[in-house]
Amino acid sequence: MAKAVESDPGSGGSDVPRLSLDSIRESLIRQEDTIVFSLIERAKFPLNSPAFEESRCLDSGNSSSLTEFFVREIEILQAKVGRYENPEENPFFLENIPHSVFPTHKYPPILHTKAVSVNINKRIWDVYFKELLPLLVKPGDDGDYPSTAASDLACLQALSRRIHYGKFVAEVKFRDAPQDYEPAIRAQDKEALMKLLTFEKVEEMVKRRVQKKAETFGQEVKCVSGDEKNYKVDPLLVSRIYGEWLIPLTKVVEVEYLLRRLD
Ligand SMILES: C=C(O[C@@H]1C=C(C(=O)O)C=C[C@H]1O)C(=O)O
Repeated sequence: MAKAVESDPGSGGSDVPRLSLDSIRESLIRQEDTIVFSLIERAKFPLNSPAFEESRCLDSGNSSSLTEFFVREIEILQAKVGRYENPEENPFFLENIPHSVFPTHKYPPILHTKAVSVNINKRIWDVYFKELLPLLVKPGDDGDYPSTAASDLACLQALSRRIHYGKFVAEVKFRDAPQDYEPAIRAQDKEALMKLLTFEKVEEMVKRRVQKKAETFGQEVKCVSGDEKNYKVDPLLVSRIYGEWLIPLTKVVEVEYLLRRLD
């Protein structure tokens, strides 16, 4: 995956992180592949709503869902191998993140210390199950809830990583033009910040590119050539997912991060 942080050649090759909007955007482009493939994989299963609808946990008696229980348990395990030491990763449920039980990579301190407080995963969870999933998969229930939960987690983590990458985008935009952003940050003016950070031409290019990726990665391959092309996931839906949810939520993260940037 393209690294957002490149070592600055001017620093004699030492590992001084140089953040650039181009490298950040390169990483977002590479994340499109992961997102498109995770959506294609999830579309293998029907909705399987009993997996994520509230039910009673037989162990604890608490009301939860199979998928929520699965995600909570996986996040604890992933925290213990250092997943959340990476500033690109944000947990859905972990309040007190366990320390890694192994030595972990030391990530360069790029983001403002308040970046950890920007976490919109509750909103991502709701959007995913209530709005996105019913559009992506066929209705029905095949009972394969464990595989469905694993596939939903892959989608949720890919979407969350992409949306919270907005912290890195916001940081590099601030560093490139602090004089433009500081007045709006001091005024806590969300509208002004949203206007400053929006690049509509880039957004249009993103939507077109992910549609093409869904056409390419998701096409039904036939041995006998014919005119009709079928896709595992509707490419127009993938473009809509970016346009209606992923891009707007990424910008929400950018604004929330910038509001805290001068704290
Ligand atoms: C991510 C960026 O910020 C905004 C969000 C974008 C997106 O989510 O794809 C694209 C352009 C900007 O409006 C960026 O400038 O690259």
